Amino acid sequence: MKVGFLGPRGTFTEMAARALFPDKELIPCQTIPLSMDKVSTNEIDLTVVPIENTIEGSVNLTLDYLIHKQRLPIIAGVTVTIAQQFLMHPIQLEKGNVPERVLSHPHALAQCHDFLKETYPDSQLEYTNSTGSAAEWLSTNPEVPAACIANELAAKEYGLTIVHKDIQDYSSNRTRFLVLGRPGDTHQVEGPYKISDRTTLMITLPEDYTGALHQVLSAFAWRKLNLSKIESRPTKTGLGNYYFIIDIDQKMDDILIPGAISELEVLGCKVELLGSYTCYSLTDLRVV
Ligand SMILES: O=C(O)C(=O)C[C@]1(C(=O)O)C=C[C@@H](O)C=C1
Repeated sequence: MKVGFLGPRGTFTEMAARALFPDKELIPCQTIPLSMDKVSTNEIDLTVVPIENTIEGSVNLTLDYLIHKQRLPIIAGVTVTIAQQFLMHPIQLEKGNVPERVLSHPHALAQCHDFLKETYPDSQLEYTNSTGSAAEWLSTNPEVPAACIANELAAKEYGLTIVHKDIQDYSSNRTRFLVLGRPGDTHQVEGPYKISDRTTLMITLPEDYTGALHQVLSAFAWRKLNLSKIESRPTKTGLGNYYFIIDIDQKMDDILIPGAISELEVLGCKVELLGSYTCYSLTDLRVV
């Protein structure tokens, strides 16, 4: 079985993929959308994508591509502790150079905003496709006075030195990743520590009428279905038009969730199931 991840080697997505699939072939993909396309064209069987971060919120690229372009079923989730490191090439350190540029994934730069403002206020921030690709770039450009933000795995992989350790602005920094597969395929995913079950629904309201969202939420509330996340994303059809992505804290059952879906459909909502799956964590702390 081949499992895709946002590459190159040394990304947080690779850490998530390794935790869930320690003995499978892991395939680095250049971007998140490309990894999803490769599942649908059968080049790989599953892909692991970031979906939500405690500091930065939803990963909109993943969510929007999943909704609009590549509707792959969610088959598992995994939460990873994110510890960001400030890395430089040993040659730059020997020369005693101060980094003029700091490269990383936009989420990683945002997670270290306070640190960068206080420690390197004059450095230019540059976005890369992933933290791993920033580290890879640094390793192949040792003559450039630059630094990157990435994890310890990337420091080892690309021979870089950790200059500042654990620089994220909040120590509770975590990212939740999803495993996406192909419709109809059944893959058993087992993670290190199980933390919860989830069902993710995408709901389109019939039109913008008073109390519409309240009616949607009450279909879950009176059935005592606990919701762990509500997210709205633009339908991209006009200003003010949004989908709601709702995570219910349990797997699909025979009565309660189907009952809520039927009630919403009677109200004129369109309800689509994005997945019903188990969420894992890399640590035995109950982090969600
Ligand atoms: O760049 C990486 O290492 C990734 O795996 C991507 C990503 C993200 O999309 O948010 C994942 C976890 C961290 O929050 C930072 C970056």
